[in-house]
Amino acid sequence: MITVAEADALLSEHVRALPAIAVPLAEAAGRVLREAVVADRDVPPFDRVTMDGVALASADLDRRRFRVASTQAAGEPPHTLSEAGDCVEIMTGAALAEGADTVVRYEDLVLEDGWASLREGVAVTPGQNIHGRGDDRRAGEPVLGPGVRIGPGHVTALASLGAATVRVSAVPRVAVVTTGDEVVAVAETPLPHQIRQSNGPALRAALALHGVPDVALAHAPDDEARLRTVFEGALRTSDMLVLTGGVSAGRFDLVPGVLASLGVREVFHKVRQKPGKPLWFGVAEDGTPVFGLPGNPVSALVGLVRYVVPFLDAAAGRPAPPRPRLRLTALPRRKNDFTHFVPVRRDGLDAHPAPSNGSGDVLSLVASDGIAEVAAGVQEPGSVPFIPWSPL
Ligand SMILES: Nc1nc2c(c(=O)[nH]1)N[C@H]1C(S)=C(S)[C@@H](COP(=O)(O)OP(=O)(O)OC[C@H]3O[C@@H](n4cnc5c(N)ncnc54)[C@H](O)[C@@H]3O)O[C@H]1N2
Ligand code: MOO
Repeated sequence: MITVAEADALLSEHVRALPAIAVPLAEAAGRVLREAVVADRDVPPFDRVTMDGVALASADLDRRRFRVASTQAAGEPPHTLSEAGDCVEIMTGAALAEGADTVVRYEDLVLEDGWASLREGVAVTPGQNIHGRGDDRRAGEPVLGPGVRIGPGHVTALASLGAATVRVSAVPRVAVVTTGDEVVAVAETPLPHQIRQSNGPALRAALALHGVPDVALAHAPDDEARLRTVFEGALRTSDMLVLTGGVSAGRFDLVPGVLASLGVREVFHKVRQKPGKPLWFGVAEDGTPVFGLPGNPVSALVGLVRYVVPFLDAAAGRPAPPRPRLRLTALPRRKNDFTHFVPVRRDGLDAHPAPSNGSGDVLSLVASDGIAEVAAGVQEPGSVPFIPWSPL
């Protein structure tokens, strides 16, 4: 049985970069950027007025009363101060009037009969209330690099720089196939000895939150022929397969054998970890990766966030995000030579183990925000990496 670190290393050998494609900016959120983006012009592109008020020349500040020569809205070409002692009434977002070098906001003025007077005690400094041209970036300077997962803040920058289309990683076609005779669809009424499907919906939800919105879901009973048909179809139409169940020692744990019969080569089976020891990984003849996650719902979700998500990130060209370290407040009972993934409730910098009756306790997950990774041999509670169920 291999260690968690060995599993990580084997997985990284089988990552294939996803193609980069161009998408409209409106479809870019949540995707991984694959290009460097530079400022197409100075940002801001002009000396931008930041307060509604009047623009004037600080050289004229020996006086406190200015003639309002014109009114300039945002979006107009800059007006010009032609006479000493003039000011331009000007709005936030306007390009500073020519000849002006400072802006006094309305609150510091009395505006009357075409004149603006500074209120008693108001001091004006040159350059105030102006966001200078190029203060944020000069034309040609870098703004974003490849590997960023695009969020609303990145869209603000991309839109400002005129990136109507952006190069991003293609989203892989992922098929999730759950297995098991005892499992019925969520909307069905289970017989007393049956359970409802939860791995399919849970893995689809986790993948959607991690940048793969349209996962194909299928289910197959523990029957070689049926498993084979469903796996074969999924392999034909997907870039990655995530299977659950049927990978441990039971008489009806048929998944590894069926995959082998389809030419999917086993890379590893079983990792020194709890939960999720029976984790299986292999690659099809065309290189398609196949994860066989254990069927227990906690093990399946742990396997997804701990192994499948980083694998997808690497394929998309996104560096592994740093894992925050939290203080695990108690250490559950464990096998010492195994890595333990402990579902925890995050509370500031603390992680409290969620009460659980094991990896089949489907309802325990509601009391956790993610998992703490406790390395083999750890003796005391303390600082451990935290992996959230949903991206932070
Ligand atoms: N003799 C041994 N038995 C088991 C071992 C072992 O090493 N030796 N490993 C145990 C561990 S650890 C786990 S985890 C499970 C994993 O088994 P499988 O991957 O073969 O999964 P199944 O047996 O098919 O199912 C396990 C459990 O999960 C439920 N399940 C399965 N699919 C779903 C689904 N889609 N939605 C909800 N729940 C699901 C299933 O009903 C079982 O209760 O094996 C141990 N046994
Ligand atoms: O993965 Mo198994 O959950 O250790 O029971």
